[in-house]
Amino acid sequence: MKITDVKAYGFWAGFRNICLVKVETDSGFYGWGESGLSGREKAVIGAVEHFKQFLMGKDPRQIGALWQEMYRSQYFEGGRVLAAAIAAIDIALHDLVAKSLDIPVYQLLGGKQRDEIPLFATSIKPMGQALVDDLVKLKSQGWNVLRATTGVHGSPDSATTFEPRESLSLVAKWMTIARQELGPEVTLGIDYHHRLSVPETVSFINRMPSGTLDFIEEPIRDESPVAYQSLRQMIDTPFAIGEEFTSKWDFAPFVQSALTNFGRVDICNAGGLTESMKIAALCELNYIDMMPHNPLSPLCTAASVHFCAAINNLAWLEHPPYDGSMEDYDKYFIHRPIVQNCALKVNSAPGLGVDVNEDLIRHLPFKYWEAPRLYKKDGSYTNW
Ligand SMILES: O=C(O)[C@@H](O)[C@@H](O)[C@H](O)[C@H](O)CO
Repeated sequence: MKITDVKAYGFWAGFRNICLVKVETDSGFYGWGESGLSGREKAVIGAVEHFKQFLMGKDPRQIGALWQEMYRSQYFEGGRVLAAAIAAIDIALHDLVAKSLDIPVYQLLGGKQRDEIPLFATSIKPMGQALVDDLVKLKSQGWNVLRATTGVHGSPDSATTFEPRESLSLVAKWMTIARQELGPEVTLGIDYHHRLSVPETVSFINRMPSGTLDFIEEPIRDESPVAYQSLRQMIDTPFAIGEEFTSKWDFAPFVQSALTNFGRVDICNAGGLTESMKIAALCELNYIDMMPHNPLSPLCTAASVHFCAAINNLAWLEHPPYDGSMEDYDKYFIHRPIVQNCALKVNSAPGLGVDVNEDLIRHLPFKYWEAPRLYKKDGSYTNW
């Protein structure tokens, strides 16, 4: 079997561009993968074009060897753009090889360890009673792992003011009320989307009774394990870190010193299934459970389900953002995973179990999109 084409598509679908890669072969088998570098899809599409030059004619079954060649061939190894391009190709290779063997992708990863994947749900309501009501409603629907956000989402078209320190007492107040209303059984966390500094995070946690939060996701930016080390010495809330990491090397300092307690790997950014399986193994060393990031299309969700099925150290997968409301997704994706009873069933159809309507998506326009911008009151830039 030989690779005969590697195509990349970027198209606007509701609230972000979706970046998909299709790998075709002379045997007629093909596979689909997705990249997660939202907002910089053109860079990923360019990288896929480079990789195509040497992937043509190669045997797609040599997934591990092709991964090494993609990662190391340009001397300037790795990085966010290349890892995201490799991720999409690697997932597509798994899809096509599994289809050629008439087996589900999880079988290529060592088989499944569970039949369904537990999910966590997110409320994006702003801080206030509406957030608490929404979390209570989710609990009544059966969700027992819940995540809040700061509730300030901003818009890519206009600058939004965000004062990290001013957010602390407000967020702490409403998370405390949420915990009181939800009771002790529910797992409750917050994604602070790396908007705080180390001392701001300490103040935030200290303003809540102990036991309010089961995890805090990315309170600060994640380039510096030293900053996390200093935070760990001052607070004891478990950390969920890793959605921005692109490799096992990014994860390593956070795993080796047990600086993260949940591994938020994004398989569409961190080099695909090949690299993510290694990251999960690395996390297993220190009994860290995976909590994969899953904010993209049904392709990412399907691949994440196979990953979550095959690893032992799983906490929960992120609830897909498109569920229910995105009718267009039924046109673009055939047999997309559907959430049932707060979980996703592991699909045993060959490959990823999801197909793409290529005739339709090839005509969908790409839209330049920028992530929202947040500024402090003094006009200086702060993290979204
Ligand atoms: O946890 C999450 O899903 C978020 O952090 C993401 O939606 C994130 O904001 C986006 O992927 C950035 O493009």
